[in-house]
Amino acid sequence: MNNSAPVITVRDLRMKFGDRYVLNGIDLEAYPGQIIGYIGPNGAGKSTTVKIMLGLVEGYTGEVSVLGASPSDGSVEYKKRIGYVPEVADIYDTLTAREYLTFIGELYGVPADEAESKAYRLMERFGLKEVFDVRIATFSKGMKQKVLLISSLLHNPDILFLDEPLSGLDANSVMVVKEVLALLAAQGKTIFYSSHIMDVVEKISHRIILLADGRIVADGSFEQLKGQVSGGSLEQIFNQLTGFNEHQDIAEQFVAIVQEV
Ligand SMILES: Nc1ncnc2c1ncn2[C@@H]1O[C@H](COP(=O)(O)OP(=O)(O)OP(=O)(O)O)[C@@H](O)[C@H]1O
Repeated sequence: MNNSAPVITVRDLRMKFGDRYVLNGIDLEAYPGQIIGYIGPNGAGKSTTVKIMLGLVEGYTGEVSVLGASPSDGSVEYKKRIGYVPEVADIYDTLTAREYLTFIGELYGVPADEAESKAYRLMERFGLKEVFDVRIATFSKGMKQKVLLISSLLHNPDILFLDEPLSGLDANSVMVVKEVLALLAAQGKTIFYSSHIMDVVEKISHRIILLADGRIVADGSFEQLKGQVSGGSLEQIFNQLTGFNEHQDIAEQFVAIVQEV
């Protein structure tokens, strides 16, 4: 399937919170240059898997290897080669963009002056150079999202984990970011792209992994997934593979309740 060695290997990954298993045996390998659309219903276990690979969630069983390191060993070096954009970020918004990005760059081992210069130039490309010295607290949602994207890339990581990375971005910025991801993948970076926006996932992913109830229920290119079911779009494939065909009923019940007063 791919000539290079995998950058991520996951074997029989299981995780339980309390008595409940949220991951029921995940197996996957990810290779350089792949954009992997990592999708699934709310609560399927996407964030949990990613957080395990990032070393942020412990207590799993099975084998996880990221860039040759095992998160459960307490390895930290491999983390310098990873970028992460969480869905909800605790961004230090009392800081200015300059302060925040320089700080994050340094955390990843980039010298302060390099991080600052790079951050400024990246902010400039996103149309944000005028607010480099403005506190992030005053930024719009899309502006904050751009800062997060920049912060995940300052150290030129080999693997990127992105959770709804286009959230809040305007149509022009979306085009830029999609192109940036394609170029990074073409350079051999591996991108794990979690999103609920199916048409974007369908277009940008080389490979799509669909998780449901803590299990992988599909793994392949969009064309391969289309061959498995009778759906034309990724949204339809998602609905079929997760056994969901009640949207009309649910919507009608929902509106009926709204109309009760
Ligand atoms: N720290 C935790 N303690 C207890 N349960 C948790 C914890 N983190 C996640 N869970 C549970 O694990 C399940 C999977 O959650 P996870 O956040 O991985 O889902 P997800 O696929 O990322 O969902 P979404 O699409 O809504 O972001 C959910 O049922 C969630 O309630």
